[in-house]
Order: sequence, then structure tokens, then C-alpha cells
Amino acid sequence: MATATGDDQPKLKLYSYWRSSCSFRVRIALNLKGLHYDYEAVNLVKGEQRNPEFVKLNPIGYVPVLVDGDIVLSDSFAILLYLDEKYPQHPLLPTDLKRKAINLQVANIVSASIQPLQNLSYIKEKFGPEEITPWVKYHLGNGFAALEGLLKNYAGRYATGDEVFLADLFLAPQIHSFVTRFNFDLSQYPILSRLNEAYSLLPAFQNAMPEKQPDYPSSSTS
Ligand SMILES: N[C@@H](CCC(=O)N[C@@H](CS)C(=O)NCC(=O)O)C(=O)O
Repeated sequence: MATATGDDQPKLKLYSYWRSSCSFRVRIALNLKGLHYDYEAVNLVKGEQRNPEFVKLNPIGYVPVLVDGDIVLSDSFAILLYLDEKYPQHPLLPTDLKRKAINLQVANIVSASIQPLQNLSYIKEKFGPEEITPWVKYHLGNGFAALEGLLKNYAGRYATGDEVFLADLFLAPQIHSFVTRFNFDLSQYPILSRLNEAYSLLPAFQNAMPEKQPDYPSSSTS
């Protein structure tokens, strides 16, 4: 198994968009593992995810995409599991089976049962502008209530104890969207509020924030 670190690793390239919560997950993992990467911006508002060159990398037309030598991988969940095997420094899954399973459960709740329901490209096709906020609020709230209930048996400083694991990489971007993008009130979710505070203190999370990305628009609302 390769154990490349930031100093001797092959060059990685991440196709990302500043506001993409799925890309945000991968940015945190790369930072935690100390992996350097080139940032390739894909402007989702301009539709660059549908450019033929990009679709060759990811036929479904979504960010993130990671290129690692001859491996081109899309879907943040697959990318994170791949990175964890290839670059085992700072493991993303605990060895304890129960906590490992909870990490996978949280990751999949966010990935499959929350994030797709806030993806504006799906929602805009179905709803008018005034229907979007109640839809997103209902579904994000539903998911957050479920996560709050699940985590009360596991959370420590972070989601499943006192170390950062996969669950945290899915939670931080989702909470960030909830608060910053949609302006919803997080205070009714005390565990998620506490986790959000803890994430805000970690450089790997801080440097992965949308507003820290090279394509973050300096004076635009896109
Ligand atoms: N399951 C995929 C979802 C990817 C996804 O939804 N990406 C969004 C940004 S977070 C995207 O590229 N949206 C572009 C579009 O909907 O056209 C993952 O986790 O990577």
C-alpha cells in the first residue's frame, strides 16, 4: 500500500466548485491527510459541469472529481474511501466496528438522504422560487433531526468521539450549507451546533471552507 505523504506524493488534481458541499468533503480529507493538490475550478452556475471535456471525466456531470495519476474518480464517497486506503495517514474510519458503522451511516444519510434534496438543479426543475425554501427547510430539518438523535449516543468532541472521522467530513459541509447558504437556524440542534463550533477551530476544515477557495467570487452572490 502506498504511504505517500504531502512531500513525496504524486500530484493530485481536484475538480471542485467553491460552494459544492460534496467537494468540500474531499477538500477536508486532502487537508487532514496533508496531501497537496491542484485546484481545478468547475463553475456550476455557468454549467461547466456539462462541458464535453468535463463529462469525459465524470459522465454524470457532477463535482467533485479527483485525478490521481491514471485514476480518475468521481463521487465524494468513493473518493474519500479511495484516499483513505491509498494515503492511510489520519485514517477516516475508526477500527471499532460499531463506530465505523455509525460513520458510514452518517455519511450515507448526508450523501443520499439530505444533500440531493438541496441540489438546486433538481429542485428548480420542479418548483417555483417561493417553493424552494420550504422544501429545503423541511428536508434538511428532517435529516438534521435524525442525525441529532443518532449522534447523541456517540458524539464526543466530534461526531463519533474525540477524533475526526468520516462522519465529520460529511457533517461540516452540510451544516455550513444549512447556516450560510440557506440561513436556517441551527440552534434547535444542540449537538450539530456544538460540532460546528469544534470544526470551525480546525485548520483542515477552515482551509476547506467555500470562502477560502480560489474560485470564491469576491463580489458576487452566485
Ligand atoms: N453523490 C455525489 C453528488 C455530487 C453532486 O451532487 N455534486 C453537485 C455539487 S455538491 C454538482 O456537481 N451539481 C451540479 C449539477 O447539479 O448540475 C457526490 O457525493 O460526489
